[in-house]
Amino acid sequence: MPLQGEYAPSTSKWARDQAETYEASGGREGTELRGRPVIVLTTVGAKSGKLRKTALMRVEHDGEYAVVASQGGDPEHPAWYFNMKRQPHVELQDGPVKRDYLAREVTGGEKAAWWKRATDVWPDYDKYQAKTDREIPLFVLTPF
Ligand SMILES: C[C@H](OP(=O)(O)OC[C@@H](O)[C@@H](O)[C@@H](O)Cn1c2nc(=O)[nH]c(=O)c-2cc2ccc(O)cc21)C(=O)N[C@@H](CCC(=O)N[C@@H](CCC(=O)O)C(=O)O)C(=O)O
Repeated sequence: MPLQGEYAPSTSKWARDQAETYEASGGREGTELRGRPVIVLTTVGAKSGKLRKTALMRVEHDGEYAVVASQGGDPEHPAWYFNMKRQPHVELQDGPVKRDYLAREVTGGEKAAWWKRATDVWPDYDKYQAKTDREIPLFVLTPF
């Protein structure tokens, strides 16, 4: 059952532009960042209840995806982290395909396995983690 609600654009222009181009083109444009694959995550705003669309690196394995709340190694979690903690039902668009997923934050060995998959796609995640005392969260999204 797709998420319902009013879309509220991100206040980050570069990310907003990428998410909107991606979605408006049916997943044909805006699908990369520096030649690496990107997906668009839709979450329900934890305070606004509005739909938030966030471009993130594509980390996929056996039909599940990981999303990394790195925000470039900033000291704070990105807002979409709080959205997903409050409402784990999210949508993820990968190219032309948009599906419903249940998001769960992972730790320990499971996180380590997915972190390796994530840095295979985007090595800079290791640099972001080295830059901050904040433990960068990783969520696994399972289709339902
Ligand atoms: C800029 C900010 O967005 P954010 O949710 O903090 O996310 C910051 C970034 O993670 C986001 O811009 C990402 O798209 C950046 N980004 C990546 N960010 C990452 O963290 N990881 C990535 O792998 C990543 C890849 C990526 C690839 C392409 C691209 O264009 C951008 C990429 C924002 O829009 N803030 C809004 C609020 C957003 C929001 O969800 N608010 C909630 C409340 C949230 C709360 O409770 O605090 C609500 O609506 O209720 C505002 O300030 O008004």
